[in-house]
Amino acid sequence: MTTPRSAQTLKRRGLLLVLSSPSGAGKTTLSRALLAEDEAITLSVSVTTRPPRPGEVDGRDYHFVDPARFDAMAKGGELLEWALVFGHLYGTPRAPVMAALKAGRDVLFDIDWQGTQQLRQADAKNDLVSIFLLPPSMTELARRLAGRATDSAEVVASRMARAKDEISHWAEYDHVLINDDAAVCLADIRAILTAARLRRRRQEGLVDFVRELMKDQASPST
Ligand SMILES: Nc1nc2c(ncn2[C@@H]2O[C@H](COP(=O)(O)OP(=O)(O)O)[C@@H](O)[C@H]2O)c(=O)[nH]1
Ligand SMILES: Nc1ncnc2c1ncn2[C@@H]1O[C@H](COP(=O)(O)OP(=O)(O)O)[C@@H](O)[C@H]1O
Repeated sequence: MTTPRSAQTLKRRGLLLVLSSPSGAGKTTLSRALLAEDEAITLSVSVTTRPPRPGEVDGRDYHFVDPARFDAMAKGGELLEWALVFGHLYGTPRAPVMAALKAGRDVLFDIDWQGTQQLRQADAKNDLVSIFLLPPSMTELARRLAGRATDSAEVVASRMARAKDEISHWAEYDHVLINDDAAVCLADIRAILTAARLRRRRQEGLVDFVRELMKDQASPST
């Protein structure tokens, strides 16, 4: 059986999909679900000076580095953006992102509002699609942070204290979703991604397709 032709199967430029939210609203959960079902998108694995949480794997969840290494990467221009969040440094390694985009793949970023602002200034700004996730309520956010059970009560409290600051940046994003039911939210993210992929200016393969279409002599089979 052959795959039916659709604009989705044509050659196109990769895009940058950013997910931001207050800590605990569900970025990691939704990112993992999206990555598991969509082979055309790659996660940008950040470097951080934060210690690993139980269950986190170096190179999969983050590249865990010490402050000296982080500093060297930032000074050496190896980071596309970086920021200080909750007292730790976080940054996006430049090379893997550039390689993925060049190969026509999309890249998913789980980064905060400071990093998103920096990406808006970068060369790839025209290929940036940003989504902000809101929790259904602050009570539910606190419940999710506590329920994750990977952080101390002190860390949970400091993340709750920062939540309203992060939320205050919601209007800077292209799309804003409420992550109440994760399945509904994931479907919305997929819809945004599909629409962004189908934008005409991203469809490099369309020019050739339309040229061939115009040359085609219709031969109706009766
Ligand atoms: N600017 C920037 N922020 C990042 C990066 N990686 C992670 N973050 C953000 O740092 C914050 C803390 O992340 P993390 O420690 O994993 O906690 P979590 O959001 O509670 O899971 C979140 O808002 C992340 O989106 C990065 O490379 N750059
Ligand atoms: N829609 C949802 N409904 C209920 N619990 C959720 C939902 N989305 C995420 N969670 C749970 O909330 C906690 C925090 O989610 P996580 O994805 O780690 O958030 P973030 O990466 O934004 O800090 C996790 O225990 C996760 O299983």
